[in-house]
Amino acid sequence: MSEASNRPAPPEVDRRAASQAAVAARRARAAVKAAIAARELSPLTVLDRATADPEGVEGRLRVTEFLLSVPAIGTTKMEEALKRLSISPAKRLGGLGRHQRLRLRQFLIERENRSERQRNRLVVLAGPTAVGKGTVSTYIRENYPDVLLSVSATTRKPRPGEVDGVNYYFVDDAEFDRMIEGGELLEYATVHNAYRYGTPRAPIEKALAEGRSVLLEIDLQGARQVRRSMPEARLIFLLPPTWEELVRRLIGRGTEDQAEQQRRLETAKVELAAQDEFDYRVVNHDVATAAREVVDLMKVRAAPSRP
Ligand SMILES: Nc1ncnc2c1ncn2[C@@H]1O[C@H](COP(=O)(O)OP(=O)(O)OP(=O)(O)O)[C@@H](O)[C@H]1O
Ligand SMILES: Nc1nc2c(ncn2[C@@H]2O[C@H](COP(=O)(O)O)[C@@H](O)[C@H]2O)c(=O)[nH]1
Repeated sequence: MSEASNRPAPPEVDRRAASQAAVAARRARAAVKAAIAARELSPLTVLDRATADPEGVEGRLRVTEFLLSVPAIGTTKMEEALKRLSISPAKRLGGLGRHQRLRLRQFLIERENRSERQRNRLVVLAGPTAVGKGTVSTYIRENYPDVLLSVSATTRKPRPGEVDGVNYYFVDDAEFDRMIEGGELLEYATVHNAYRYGTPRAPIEKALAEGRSVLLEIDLQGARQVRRSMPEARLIFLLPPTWEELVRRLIGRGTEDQAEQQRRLETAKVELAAQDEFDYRVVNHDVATAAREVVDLMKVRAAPSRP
């Protein structure tokens, strides 16, 4: 018989206290992992805490669960990383050797630098007709100067008040064809079965190279094309508070005749059904709030408030 089984069972209160402590420790570790996943806590801070206190909450985290809580690290990446860093999956953060810890640290720093460079630079704002994409985008252009609002080319005619080069580049079909053939468009589509719209590539590439954030206000087909060609882009779907409000906004805008309104509402149903393809959804109850939510997702600074 083993020595352990000879020992008298611990009193009931001790067992209960031990099990309560285990539950509390598990909860504390889960909270740390959730904070890393929500980007509220840097993985580097967690690693530093584990080093300072190997028996503390962070030190007791298994290296596998730690890595899996880092955004964009899944099982495959985690396993590859551990192999590359020569760290056993059985290890806890507090039990890493000095060299293992330094290698893990370097790995996390490189990841952070990489995601910093790529962070939320290209953002697509899509949504059904008349939800307020144009209104919200204009608000962002006027209040958040760090964001470049892409100006699309279109074959539709200008509405009263629209300015060439500001709202759109208004071009004819031949010019639009030329832009496609010249590879000048990042994406393009025929929208509402009517006119063609496309995003000029050059200004976007220039802005991204300069480290500026870029906002594209385009339709669902265009959003899908951007997702394919630039998977790092963040896709936001703007929603109306209700379907009735969407219809009210479309009719209230008064820029389309009844047939065109009908056509746009048909497209709207298709677009609403695709909202789950997007990374985020923002409800446009109020323009300033919706704009702030969009820029929060881009992480850019606001313009200094005007006197
Ligand atoms: N939060 C809001 N509350 C009330 N009205 C709004 C709001 N946002 C936009 N609107 C109004 O709704 C109408 C449609 O807005 P807008 O033209 O910006 O829509 P859109 O999504 O760009 O449409 P489309 O895709 O057809 O170009 C406009 O009259 C605008 O003033
Ligand atoms: N795929 C693209 N869609 C675009 C682009 N620019 C605008 N749009 C979308 O077209 C509709 C209609 O716009 P409107 O100004 O005629 O009301 C709207 O949904 C826009 O988002 C583009 O470059 N590519």
